[in-house]
Amino acid sequence: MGSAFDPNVTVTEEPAVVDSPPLSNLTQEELKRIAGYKAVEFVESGMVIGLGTGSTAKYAVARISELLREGKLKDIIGIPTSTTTHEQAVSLGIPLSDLDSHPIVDLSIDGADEVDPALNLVKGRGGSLLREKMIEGASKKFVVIVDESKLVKYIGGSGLAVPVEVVPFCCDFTRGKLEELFKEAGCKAKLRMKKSGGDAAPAVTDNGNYVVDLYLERDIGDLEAASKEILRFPGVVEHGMFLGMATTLIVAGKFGVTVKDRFG
Ligand SMILES: O=C(CO)[C@H](O)[C@H](O)COP(=O)(O)O
Repeated sequence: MGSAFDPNVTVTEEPAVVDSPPLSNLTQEELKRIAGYKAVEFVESGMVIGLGTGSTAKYAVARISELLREGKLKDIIGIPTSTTTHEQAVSLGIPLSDLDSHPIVDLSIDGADEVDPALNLVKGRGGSLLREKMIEGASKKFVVIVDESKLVKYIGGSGLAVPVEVVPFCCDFTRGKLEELFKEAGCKAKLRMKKSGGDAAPAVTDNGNYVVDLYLERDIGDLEAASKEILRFPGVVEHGMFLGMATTLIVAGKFGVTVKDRFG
């Protein structure tokens, strides 16, 4: 594949019907790139854009910079959702700002760890959930980009965790409260540790906090109620369930690319 969005990929608008040509010969990485590039078709000159974090969002950020260089997009202002994305955007020459200067974001593009049939998301496997939620929550439009492995029947259904950002102070107390809250769903709550480095130490977010990962054996049911319960603990900063926030979902899978609009 070339660097441009593949014109042979079938794109369907709502209802999101999947059809040929099959993309079964493509790797997961290529599917992520296809989803990322497709999302950038929603970007227009003059927009303030929330720049997501992760291995899928990085393709959208790269595509925006490519179009800026080619003069096909002009006067874009990016608002990065993490220090990692900030570094990528700076290296690619994308003009940047923040929510203090630009409190209204035209469009955000970001990946997700899980997407349920109602377009509720789990985010934060990369640890950037707080800034992502602030920026994507301030966005008029929020386009979520995933490969088909992220689609789940219910939140927590992939076996991956629902992350919760917590303050470091007595984090094991908060971890225990969260595990107790979801005990009927067979919850195991684990403090996220750094993936590499010498001594075991908690992973630290861009905001200096820790992450507790909630592993659920069963559906927790009412997500809005669960959200309120989690946020009631004083040690909790934010959780990674993004409920009712996504306006558009782009899925790249072996059957093609689908675009599903929540309000379509
Ligand atoms: O929420 C995120 C980071 O906090 C990411 O968007 C999410 O983890 C998906 O990442 P990837 O596209 O690498 O699978």
